[in-house]
This record gives sequence, structure tokens and C-alpha cells, in this order.
Amino acid sequence: MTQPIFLVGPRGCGKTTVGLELARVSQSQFVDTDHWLQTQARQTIAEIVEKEGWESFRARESDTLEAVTAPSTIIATGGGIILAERNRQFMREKGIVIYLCAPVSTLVERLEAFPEEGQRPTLTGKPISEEVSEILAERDALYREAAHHVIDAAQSPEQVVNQIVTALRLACAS
Ligand SMILES: Nc1ncnc2c1ncn2[C@@H]1O[C@H](COP(=O)(O)OP(=O)(O)OP(=O)(O)O)[C@@H](O)[C@H]1O
Ligand SMILES: O=C(O)C1=C[C@@H](O)[C@@H](O)[C@H](O)C1
Ligand SMILES: [Mg+2]
Repeated sequence: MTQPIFLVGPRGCGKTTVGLELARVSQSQFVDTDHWLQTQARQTIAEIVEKEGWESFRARESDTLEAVTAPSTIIATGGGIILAERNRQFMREKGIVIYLCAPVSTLVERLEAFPEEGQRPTLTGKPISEEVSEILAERDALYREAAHHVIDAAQSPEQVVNQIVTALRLACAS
């Protein structure tokens, strides 16, 4: 399969972790929009947001999505990529979109263990569990709208990868 694969979902659902493993087993390229953008800008997301605001970050993120999209590539996206209709449409048209879906408790547990504040500045100013719950409630429908497949991301990275491989094989066969 040469179409790009886009992994979408909230912070901590495992897009980067699972994407790296999926690229390894499928012998594909891997790119992470958050990492790519921060390398190009030579700034963290927290710095960009502090200096330029969220709107500017979102514009950079949409440009990044288009710049990194290529055949045989697994693309781990930022948690808010689905906010722009342009991005949802672009991903659905150009490749296969996979929503890594996990409950709030799992996301909070992972984010508390690995906060990575430079990449994940607060979105609401609220405590982490409140923020995750509020943001997921706002975005779940958008992740589903963008996705061709919804995968249970509460399992181990290897199990999540296996589910994705199975979903893609089944989709190919049908
Ligand atoms: N399936 C998993 N099982 C257990 N731990 C996981 C799993 N997936 C990710 N993690 C852990 O949770 C943390 C967050 O994962 P990751 O950075 O991959 O999420 P993300 O979806 O890329 O988040 P962001 O949107 O902020 O980039 C990581 O430190 C990782 O070790
Ligand atoms: O959920 C979000 O809106 C974000 C998630 C991260 O991946 C980064 O893209 C950024 O911190 C915004
Ligand atoms: Mg990530």
C-alpha cells in the first residue's frame, strides 16, 4: 500500500509511538508533524504559541501537513490537526486516516507520566484531567468524521499496530 497513512487523535493517544512502530513493521517512512514543524521553526510549540498565538501555530500546522504528505509514509499528526476542515478533507482525499481512540483516563495517565510541556502547552489553562475531558468532548466527532478506521488505542503499541495492519488488510481485500 503506497497511500500515506495519517494517524489522528488527542494528545497521548499514541500517534507518535504507534506511528514509529507501524513504519518499522510496514517498512514505510515516518514523519511527525509536531516534530517536523518544531525542527523547521527551531522553536518549540510552546514558544510559537507564546510569541504568535494558537492561530499562527494552526496555520503552520496545516502547511506542515501538506509539506510532509508523501507516498509510503506514516504521518503522526498533532492532536488539533482535525480542527481545520481543510486538513480533514486533505487527509481523507490523499490517504487513509486512522483515529487512535482512547478513554480520558488512559490519556490523562500517559500525559501525566510524559507531559512534554514544550510540545503540549495548555489548551484551556485547566487541570489536565479537566482539559483532556473537555477537549475530547469537543473533538471526538471531528476525529470520527476524518477517519476511515477507528482503532482502540488503549492497548499496548504492538497490539494497536496489529489492529491497524488488520484493518488495512481488510480494507484492501474489500
Ligand atoms: N499504546 C500505548 N501504551 C502505553 N503507553 C503508550 C502507548 N502509546 C503511547 N504511550 C505513551 O504515552 C505517551 C504519549 O504518547 P505519544 O507521544 O505517542 O502520543 P501522541 O498521540 O503522539 O501525542 P501528541 O498529540 O501530543 O503528539 C508516550 O510517552 C508513550 O510512551
Ligand atoms: O491537541 C492539540 O491541540 C495539540 C496537540 C499537540 O500534538 C500539538 O500539535 C499542539 O500542542 C496542539
Ligand atoms: Mg505526537
